[in-house]
Amino acid sequence: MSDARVDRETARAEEIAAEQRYLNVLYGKLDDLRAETTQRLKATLRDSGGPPQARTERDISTRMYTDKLTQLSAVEHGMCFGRLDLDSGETFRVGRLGLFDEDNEYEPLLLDWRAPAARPFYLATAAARDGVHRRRHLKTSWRKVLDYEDEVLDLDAAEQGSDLGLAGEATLLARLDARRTGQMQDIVSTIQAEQDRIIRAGMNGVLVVQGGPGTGKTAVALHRAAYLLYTFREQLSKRGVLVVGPNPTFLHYIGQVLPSLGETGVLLSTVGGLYPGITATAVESARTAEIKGRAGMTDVLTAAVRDRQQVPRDHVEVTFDREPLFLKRKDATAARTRARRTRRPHNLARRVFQDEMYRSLTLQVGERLGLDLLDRRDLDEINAELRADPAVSTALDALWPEMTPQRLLDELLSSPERLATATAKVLGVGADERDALLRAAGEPWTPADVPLLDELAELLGEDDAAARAEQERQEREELAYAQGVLHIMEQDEEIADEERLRVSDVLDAELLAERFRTRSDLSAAERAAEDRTWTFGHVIVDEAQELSEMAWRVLMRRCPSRSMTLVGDVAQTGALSGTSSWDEVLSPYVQDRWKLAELTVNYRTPAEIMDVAAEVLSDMDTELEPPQSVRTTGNPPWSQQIAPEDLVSELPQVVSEELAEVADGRLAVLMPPELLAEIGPRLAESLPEAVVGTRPDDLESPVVLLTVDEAKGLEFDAVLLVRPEAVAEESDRGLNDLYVALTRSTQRLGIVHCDDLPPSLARSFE
Ligand SMILES: Nc1ncnc2c1ncn2[C@@H]1O[C@H](COP(=O)(O)OP(=O)(O)OP(=O)(O)O)[C@@H](O)[C@H]1O
Repeated sequence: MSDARVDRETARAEEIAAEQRYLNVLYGKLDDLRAETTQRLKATLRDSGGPPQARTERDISTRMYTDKLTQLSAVEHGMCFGRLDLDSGETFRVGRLGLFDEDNEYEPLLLDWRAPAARPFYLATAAARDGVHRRRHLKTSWRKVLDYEDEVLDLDAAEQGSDLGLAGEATLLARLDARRTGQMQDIVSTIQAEQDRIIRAGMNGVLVVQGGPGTGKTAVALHRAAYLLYTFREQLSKRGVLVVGPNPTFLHYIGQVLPSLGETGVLLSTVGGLYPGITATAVESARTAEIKGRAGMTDVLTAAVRDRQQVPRDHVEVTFDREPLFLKRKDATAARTRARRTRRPHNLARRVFQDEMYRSLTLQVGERLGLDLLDRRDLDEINAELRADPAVSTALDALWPEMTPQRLLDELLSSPERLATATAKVLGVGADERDALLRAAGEPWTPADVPLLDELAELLGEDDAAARAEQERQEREELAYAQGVLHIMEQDEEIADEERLRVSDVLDAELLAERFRTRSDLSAAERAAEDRTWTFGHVIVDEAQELSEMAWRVLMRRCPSRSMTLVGDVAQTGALSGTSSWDEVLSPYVQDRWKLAELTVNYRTPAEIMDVAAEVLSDMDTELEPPQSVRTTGNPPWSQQIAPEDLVSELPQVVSEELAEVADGRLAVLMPPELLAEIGPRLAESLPEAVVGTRPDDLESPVVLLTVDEAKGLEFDAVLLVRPEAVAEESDRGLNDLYVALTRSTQRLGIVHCDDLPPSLARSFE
C-alpha cells in the first residue's frame, strides 16, 4: 500500500474514532434522559388514589412521560447522522432530536433536524454555502460509527456537482440502492433541497405538491407532518394532524415513518376510516364507487332526507282518550314548512315539526271539549298528555322520523322507489346510475359509502341538547378548578424560584381546563379518531388525486382552517372518480388561493425503467414531464410473451428467477383484478415465498401478488407486470394504471404479456 494511502486511511480511522467519542457522549446523554423520564413516570404511576382532579393531573403527567419515553426510544437508531462545519469555526451535529448540555449554558450538543439552525445541512450547496464549509454524513449502526462521507463546499465542488444538485450523493445513492423491507423508511438524513423547501413551507393555506412517481411525495408529506408538529407544537397538539392515505395496506407501509421520527400524535386514516364506528371495507364496482363519489350525490341525499319529511295524503287517524284524533294534511304541511324554514338539520328541525303538530292537536282536542271552557293550564296539560301518548308519537314519527345516517342510507340504497324519488331532479343520475347504486338491505359498507354517511350526518344532525347542557355544566366546573390549580401552582413556584418562568406565562386557565377536560390520557389523534366532528390543525392527503368530490367534502369539513398539504400526481389517477386537475378539485373550496410546489427528481425508479414509463406518459393526455431518475442500475427491463393458458404453469419459474436476482429483496407480481382472482391463489400455491396480498403486512413477504390499484404508492426491489395490455384497456384511466405499475420498482422490471403489447410499451420492447 502506498504511503499516501496509508496516511489517508489512518486519518480516516482517527476521524471515525473522534466521531465515535462524540457519539458516546450523545448516547450517554440519551440514556440519562431516559432514566430520568422513567423515574418520573414510575413516581407518577405509584402515586395512586386522591380526588378525581388529582387523577386527572396524573393522567396528564403519565401521558407526557410516556410520550417522551416513546420519543427517546424511537431515536435510538441513527440518532446523529450529520455534522456541519461552519466558516466561523463552529461545528454542529444534526440528528433526530435536540440535546443540550445543561452544565455548559445549554449549549446544543445535537440539533434537531427540524430546528432552523439545522437547515443548512439540507440546503447548503457549493454555489450557495450559507456559511457552511463542510457537510458530513455519518454512517452508523446503532451506537457505532461505521464511516462518513464529507462534502467540502467550495467552488471546485460547485463545478463538479451533479446536474441534479444532490446533497450527500454517495450516502443518498447507497440508501436508494438498499433492499426494500415492505415498510417505508424515513429519509431524514438525506432530505434534498427541493424536498426540504416543501417540508418547511408555512403551515397556512393549501399547498399542493405535484410530483411524478418516486419523487418522494409520501416521504415529504410525512416529514412535513413531523416538522409542523415540532414547529407549531402548542397549536397542533390540541387539534392534531391527520394524514390520509388511499388504503389500509398503504397506511401499514408508511406506518413506521413518523414513530421513527419520534412523532406519535398523528392520526393515519383512509377516508373510509373517518366515520367512527363504521368499518368500510366491502368492495364494489369501480363504476358504483364513481357514482357515489360525484358531487351531485349531495343533492340526492338532500332529496332523500326531504323524502323522510312526509305529510298524510288526507289525514291519519289515531285514537286519543278513546276518541278519534286526526293528523291532518293541512296542519302537517304547515308544520313541515315551518320546520324546514328553520334550515336546521332534519333531526333538530323535527322538534319544531312536532311542537307545531302537538299544538294543532291540542287545539283539536280543546275544540272537542269546548275551548271557551279551557284556560292556558288546561291546554298545557292536554299538550303534555298528547306527548306522552304512544299512539300519537308513533303516528308523528312515521311522518318525520328521527334518522341515523346508517339507517337512511341503507334504506335509500336498497329501495328502488326511494332511489327514484331522491334522484328524480338530479342531473346526470338516471336509470343506469340508479341500478348501479341499488344493493340489498343490510349489506356491509364500502369506502365510497363513508362520504355519503358523513354528508348525511351533517344533513340529519344529532338532537343532543340534553348531552350538551351537561357538557357545558362540566366545562364550567373544570374551568373553575383549573383556575384554582393555576393559583396553587403559582404560589408554589414563587416560593421555589422567583426567577423562573411562571406557569401562567405559558398556560392559561382555559388551556389548562381543556387539558383536564380531555383527560389527556388520550392524544388529540386518539380523540379525533373517536369523533366525527373533530376538526384538525392540519390535514395531509397522500395520493390526493384519487379522492372523489364527495371525499373532498369530508376532508374540507375536517379542516375548516384549510391548513392542508395535498400530495399527488395527476398522471397516476386510477379511480374513475379521481381528478386530473388540482384546480378543479380545489376551486370550490379556496378558488385559486392555493400554492403549487413541484418535485422533479425520481429517487425510486432507475433511468432504464423510467425510459419505458416515459413512453407511456407521452401517450397520455397530459403535459406533465416524467421526473428525472437519479440513478441507473444496468438492469434493462425485459418482456416475454406467454399464452394465457400457460400463465399458471410458467409464471412460477419466471418469478423464481427474478427473485433470485434481488436476493433478500421484495418482488411484486402485478396484474389486473380479474386475473388475480382467477390465477392468484394457484400461483401462490406453487410458490412457497408468495402470498396474494390481502392483509397489510403481506408486503413484507418476499413475493406479493397485487392489483395495480393495490400497489399504488408502494415500491419493491423487482416488479413483474403481467398482462399490461389488459391493464391499459381496463378503464378510461388504463394508461395511468400502466404508468403506476411500471414505476413501482427500485431495481428490476419484467413484463409478461399474452396479447400484443399496448403501443406505448411496444415502442420500448420491439
Ligand atoms: N431524499 C431522499 N433520500 C432518500 N430516499 C429518498 C429521498 N426522497 C425519496 N426517497 C425514497 O424514494 C422512494 C420514493 O419515495 P416516495 O414513495 O415518497 O415517492 P412518491 O413521490 O410518493 O411516489 P409515488 O407517486 O410513485 O407513490 C422511497 O423509497 C423514498 O424513501
